[in-house]
Amino acid sequence: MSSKKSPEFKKEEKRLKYTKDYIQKTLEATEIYKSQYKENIQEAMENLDYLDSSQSYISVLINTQFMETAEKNFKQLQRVKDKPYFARIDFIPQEGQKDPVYIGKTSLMRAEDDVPLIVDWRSPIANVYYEGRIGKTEYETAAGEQKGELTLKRQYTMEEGTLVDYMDIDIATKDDFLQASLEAGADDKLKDIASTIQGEQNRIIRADMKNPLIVQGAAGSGKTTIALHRIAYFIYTYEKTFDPDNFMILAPNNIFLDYISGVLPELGVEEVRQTTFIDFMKSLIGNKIKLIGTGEKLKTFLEASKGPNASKAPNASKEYGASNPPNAATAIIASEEAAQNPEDFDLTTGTQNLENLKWLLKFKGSAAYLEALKQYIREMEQDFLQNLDFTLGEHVLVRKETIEELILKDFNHLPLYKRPEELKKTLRNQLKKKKKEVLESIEAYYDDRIQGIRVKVPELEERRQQTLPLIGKRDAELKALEKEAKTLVKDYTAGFVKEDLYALYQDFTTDKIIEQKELWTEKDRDRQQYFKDYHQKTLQNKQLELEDLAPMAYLKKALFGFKEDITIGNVVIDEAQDFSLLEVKVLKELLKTDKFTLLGDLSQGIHSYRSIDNWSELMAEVFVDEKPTYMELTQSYRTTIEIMNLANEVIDFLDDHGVKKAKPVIRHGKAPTYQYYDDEGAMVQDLSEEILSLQREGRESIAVICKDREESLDLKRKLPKNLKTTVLKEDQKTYGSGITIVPSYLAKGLEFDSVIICNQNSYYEDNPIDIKLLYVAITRGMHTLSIFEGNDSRSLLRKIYGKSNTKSISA
Ligand SMILES: Nc1ncnc2c1ncn2[C@@H]1O[C@H](COP(=O)(O)OP(=O)(O)OP(=O)(O)O)[C@@H](O)[C@H]1O
Repeated sequence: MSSKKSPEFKKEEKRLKYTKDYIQKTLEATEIYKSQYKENIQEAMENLDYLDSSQSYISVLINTQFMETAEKNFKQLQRVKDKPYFARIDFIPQEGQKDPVYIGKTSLMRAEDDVPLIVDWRSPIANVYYEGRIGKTEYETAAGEQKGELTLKRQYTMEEGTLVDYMDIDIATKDDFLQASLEAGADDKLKDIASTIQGEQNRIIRADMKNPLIVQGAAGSGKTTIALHRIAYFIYTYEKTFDPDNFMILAPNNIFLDYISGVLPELGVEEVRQTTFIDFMKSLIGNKIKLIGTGEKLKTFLEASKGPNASKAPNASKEYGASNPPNAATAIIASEEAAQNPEDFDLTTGTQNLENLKWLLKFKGSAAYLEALKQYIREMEQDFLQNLDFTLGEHVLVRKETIEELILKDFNHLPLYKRPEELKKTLRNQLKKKKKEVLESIEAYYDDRIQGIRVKVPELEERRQQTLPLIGKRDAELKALEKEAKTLVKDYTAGFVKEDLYALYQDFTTDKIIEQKELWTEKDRDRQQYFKDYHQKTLQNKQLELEDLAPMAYLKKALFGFKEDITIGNVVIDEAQDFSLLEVKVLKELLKTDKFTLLGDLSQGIHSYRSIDNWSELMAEVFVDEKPTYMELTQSYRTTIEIMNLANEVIDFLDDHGVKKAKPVIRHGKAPTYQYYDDEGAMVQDLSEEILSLQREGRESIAVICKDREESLDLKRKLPKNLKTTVLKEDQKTYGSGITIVPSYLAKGLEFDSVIICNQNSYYEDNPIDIKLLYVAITRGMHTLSIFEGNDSRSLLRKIYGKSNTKSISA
């Protein structure tokens, strides 16, 4: 803590005042410029009709550009005017003198002498703030390495434009700024962390864009946050080469998009495209597609993973009359019944079917599946050919081999169904060139014969008798050819038959892939049949599943092409562990870019039955030639040590999956509490009281995480109405603060002040999916965690907490 009376504090106050005044002056000046540009544009528009229009047009363009820049600067300065900078470094270059560098969220140059008053956190010298320690250090610039000495690193606390405090950091100082920032409550939106970015995070934000970057980061390690900062960094650093709309963030769902929506404007980059994988694929394939069962698979596996007593467990949905989803026990019965009644056969239940389903989903996400699709497309290209010469009458104008070469090789860069259009041009040219020759040759042929008759037949009438039919034949033939020529190209190219996209994909999945011998072994007979039956069922009525989206988009591109060119050159994927290899590969091939930043956590891979379960496979199969950079984040910033310890105990139940455990930042809090109940009513009563007590403590965002949606809805019904709870839905676009009941699989990525885990009838058991779901649930809370559950020995938490029915685990 600095003394407010010290001369240094006064100096800092003076500096802050000076900067703020300068910002104010700049804002005022910008307002004037803005209205000037506006007037210029108006004037030029008025003149557009009668003065030299090109000059007016140029004036409109230039002034619009000026206007946009002024607008952008204005917005940025407005945003920072109460906190123009958050840190200062004093760096003495080897050759040169010490100049304090004030680091903020934007830069500001004093116009009179070009002295930087604020330096942007993304600038090269700001790297010293994030990485450098007091003493000798260096940083990279476009001109090379700058060596020097860092003599001061200072952080400021400001409130409403007033300097409250500053703190100098030396090697030994713990990061109080970070602590303070982590103590703050969870908003319903993610915040920027420019002032407290840590070294390991900084290296990811600034990692080279040339190679794909894969980040394995523990829960709460800042993956989402630094993904957004990385984009802001690139847009700033490569301002001239990259437009913000060249970037695309792929997030898991719309709730998540809403959650991150606040950060980019805060960082001064608004125009970045943010979407979900599903929406992006829909936009490519055509929005009319019917997507079925996105959450169903996880539910199927969750149900199937329930322990042997599952069917005996009290079931809330029974009590409330909701339909009771099948568990493993009922699934087996279902498959036995299905054997007698094949009509009702459900391809997602039954032990054997579940094994097959797991295999099928993994296969549909594999590079092998994409190869099979490519093979199908190659076969289609062959079938597309007509095997016919392009002829006028009997005259070959273009040989079929040449047409084949054109379609398969020369026009290979075009979607298959667009190639006939291109071929038309060649055929038209050839027709134009050769029609005359053909007609002349016919004329010559008949002329020869007529001439021969003239020579051979002396008698006039006889000669006329013989030549007239020939002339008639010649004229008729010429006329017929002229007529044929008129539609020749159109008729030929009409022979290239275009099929319906869905019909083709159905043909591929239910037929042609089965015929690809190299894919299957003798042992795969059952799987072949399963694959075929599965798709006959799922693809009915033009329906698709999540796993079909990327293959469909690929097929669409290969055959029809997309409506618009895609200009995205840089892709950032959050929660990348939920993607399949095929999906990343398809994105890479469709977007024709290898500039990918993939961030994920294998410990949270709740969809690993279909998705990436190790990063090395991704690197070896998708980024074969691109030398991807792999980085890890193990420090977790979100939760307290006590909560993270419990999460780590849970993840220990997984067989080693090659991921380092999260290390919490030193921040203590209350130990998580655990209690189990025989009486459901008493549990709900205690849970309501816990919510009220958290509210009294001032916890603004509280999540009650239930394992699935049924339990969430059931709990909402049981909780008192005055608590005003909402149940989070997958297709929800926004989510606010308050009490949110969250099905565990939707909790990924989100964070709350306090989390209550409630298991009435569905428990997290000792199997990989449940372990990961529980890990996700535990790691959502920043400050407190309380667990309420029924009395069931299958519960993994029961195993951890032992027999006593109330306990808290401390650090
Ligand atoms: N350097 C930092 N300074 C301050 N807060 C940070 C820092 N890094 C991360 N945080 C905070 O930690 C929390 C977790 O960050 P974030 O959600 O980005 O992590 P994540 O790795 O994506 O988490 P998960 O995988 O569990 O969803 C956020 O509240 C974020 O603001």
